[in-house]
Amino acid sequence: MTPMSEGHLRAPEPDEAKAHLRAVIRRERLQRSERRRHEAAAAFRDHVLALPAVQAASCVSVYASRPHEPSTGPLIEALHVRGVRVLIPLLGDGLQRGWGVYRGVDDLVERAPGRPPEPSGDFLGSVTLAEADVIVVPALAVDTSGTRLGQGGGWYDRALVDAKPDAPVVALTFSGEVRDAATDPLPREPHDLGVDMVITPEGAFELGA
Ligand SMILES: Nc1nc2c(c(=O)[nH]1)N(C=O)[C@@H](CNc1ccc(C(=O)N[C@@H](CCC(=O)O)C(=O)O)cc1)CN2
Ligand SMILES: Nc1ncnc2c1ncn2[C@@H]1O[C@H](COP(=O)(O)OP(=O)(O)OP(=O)(O)O)[C@@H](O)[C@H]1O
Repeated sequence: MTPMSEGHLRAPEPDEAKAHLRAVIRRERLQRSERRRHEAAAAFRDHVLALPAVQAASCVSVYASRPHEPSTGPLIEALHVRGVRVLIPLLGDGLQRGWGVYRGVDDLVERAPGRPPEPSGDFLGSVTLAEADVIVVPALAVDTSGTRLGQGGGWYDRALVDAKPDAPVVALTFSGEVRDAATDPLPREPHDLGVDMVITPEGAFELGA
């Protein structure tokens, strides 16, 4: 056997490394109790609402969380009560990217098992994201350089192309999911778009250079 042969010792490709990390983090997320997820949801709400960019915003895009993701229900409702227009991802045929306007908690419905909840109103096209002053995205992990690990569909990497250039992109993660880019960088591929900030239950942290 030579070291250069069939390479079972080679470094994993970024997509393989991502798949492994996703499996580990999803498993960890399943351990978190309902009570802790509930407490985290209130903290996410409070930290996001305190951001100056959010205080000045008239339109904010927020994902509608699935059960083990950082919970956005209280945040979405609080923005709505403030009179902020909230844009929520809508998946069209073939996971086509679009947006719906939040109209109240009863209007957010899971259309199929495992799918994120969606509002019932009109399907607004992908360019609608340009109306958002702040964009809150899901992440399984981020690193301090702003690299984001998502669910692996590439949905947000494609959607964010339509964002207003100066709209901050804010990821929500649990506390142990922020990594030091100097010692523990996330795998990054050329299409990966960075995020500007991460909110954990502990607070808000600026990312990037
Ligand atoms: N809450 C939330 N919304 C989001 C994202 C996300 O990560 N979280 N996305 C981030 O990119 C985009 C789309 N994400 C999707 C997530 C799952 C499926 C999906 O097809 N799920 C499977 C069930 C999987 C399961 O059981 O866990 C299915 O419907 O068959 C599609 C899109 C936009 N909206
Ligand atoms: N802008 C893009 N154009 C073409 N393909 C892309 C683009 N962004 C991502 N993809 C493809 O989508 C797949 C998943 O990408 P990636 O692993 O970066 O997803 P993710 O950012 O973790 O997921 P998500 O944004 O859905 O949470 C990859 O196969 C990638 O090649």
